[in-house]
Amino acid sequence: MLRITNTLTGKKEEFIPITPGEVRIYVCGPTVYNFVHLGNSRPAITFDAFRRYLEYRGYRVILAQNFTDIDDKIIIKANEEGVDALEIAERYIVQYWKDSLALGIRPANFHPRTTHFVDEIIEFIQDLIDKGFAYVVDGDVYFNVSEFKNYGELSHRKLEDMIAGARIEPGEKKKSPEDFALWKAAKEGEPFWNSPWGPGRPGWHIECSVMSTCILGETFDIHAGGADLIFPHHENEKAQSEARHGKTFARYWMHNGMMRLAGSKMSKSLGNFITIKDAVKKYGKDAIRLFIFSKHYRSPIDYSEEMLAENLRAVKRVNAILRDFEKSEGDKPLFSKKTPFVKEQIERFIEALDDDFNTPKAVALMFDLINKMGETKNRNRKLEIYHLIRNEFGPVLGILEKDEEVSANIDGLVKLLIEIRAEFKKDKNYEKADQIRDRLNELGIKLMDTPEGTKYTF
Ligand SMILES: Nc1ncnc2c1ncn2[C@@H]1O[C@H](COP(=O)(O)OP(=O)(O)OP(=O)(O)O)[C@@H](O)[C@H]1O
Ligand SMILES: [Zn+2]
Repeated sequence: MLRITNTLTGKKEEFIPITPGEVRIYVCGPTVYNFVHLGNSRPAITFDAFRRYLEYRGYRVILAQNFTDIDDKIIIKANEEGVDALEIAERYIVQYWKDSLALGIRPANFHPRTTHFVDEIIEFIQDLIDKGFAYVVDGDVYFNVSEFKNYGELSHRKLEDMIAGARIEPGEKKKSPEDFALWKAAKEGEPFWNSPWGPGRPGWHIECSVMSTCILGETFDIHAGGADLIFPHHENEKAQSEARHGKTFARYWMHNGMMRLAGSKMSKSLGNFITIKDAVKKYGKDAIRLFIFSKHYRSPIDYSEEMLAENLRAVKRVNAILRDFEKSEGDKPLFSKKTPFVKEQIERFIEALDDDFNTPKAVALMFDLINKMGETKNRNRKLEIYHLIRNEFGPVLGILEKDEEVSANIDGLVKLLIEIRAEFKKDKNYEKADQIRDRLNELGIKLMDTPEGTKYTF
């Protein structure tokens, strides 16, 4: 029985989908005004693996993740560079795809963009106005929080406390400090769309309510994202959607804890971030994924170069064991899921992940098995473990998968470059020989000249 912690109730609950066998999930995606960072990769990797796990458990998963492609931060960046806001968004969406591919994140079924849903957003806001939940002031539209009785239910806050803590920013024309913008009238030089309230653009929260309900329905199974989004973003999404449709918006809310760097949330706006590009170059996707899975998704995780380096060493060690086995035994199809040993391991894996997606426990099981594989002399047991890691558990977490063809090609190419380098050295062209060594080194492939010839590691 799959159980997940639902932020709405604060409890670990049995997961029961609306439609048997099918799970509809919405994950808040990035605001595209800069490179995505390792902190952003936490929800991406976590919910990618969670989706794979649901599929492993037999569900058909429908996953939507948005791109916020219009926002104050995008407009500021565009003005700094003197380019169109959409050009900024486009640039970082392309970068997002490169990074996700490098991290082994499967594309969602839907990747909606805010600017493609402006008509639907206007329609949604108009309906909120008609139903008495929103009001217009000089071309801005605000959600009237006091009209929605369950406001604060998700973030477990009281409206009185929120009113005391909130303030009206200069330029905002809302009636009450806790109200929030659904539509912002365009200021001089800002991109805008025409609307019944004049030229303007959507506020921050409305887009997710619109895209999620348009794609997944007025009520769907799981809404996910980082815990930093619980308030105000998710609280507001929930209020808008439930006010409009008069029914539950998302049944389960899952939130990942923050990745911290030097004690603070890793964040684009604070500037304390490591880009995915740099991290992948240094540690590779499996070490990063393992690092993320090493902590329960709800707990905070501290960025640690030592931990990433340790995970990289572990990945290399495990891959070496698996590759050695492939070479010596071949990938023989003698695997049966019905043997008591294999059945027991699968049960343990499911037990760990069924328990609020406990990846540290699942990963520990995988490493236990690898150690057993090294210790045992039993060929059949080795084969069973080999298959459990490579073909059963690895693909669920998106790690340690077999990429034989690619690595065989890389082996061949590195050997070819070593031969060419040896010829340069023979001709005393040390400059070119060093160039080959240095370029390979930059790619993470280290050459070592030994009395037995040149060896390499990567
Ligand atoms: N440090 C972090 N750890 C874990 N998840 C994060 C972290 N920072 C952002 N996220 C998550 O990444 C996703 C994309 O968020 P977003 O684009 O707003 O990034 P951000 O870096 O927080 O931006 P900003 O710096 O402007 O707040 C969201 O689900 C968000 O909760
Ligand atoms: Zn959102």
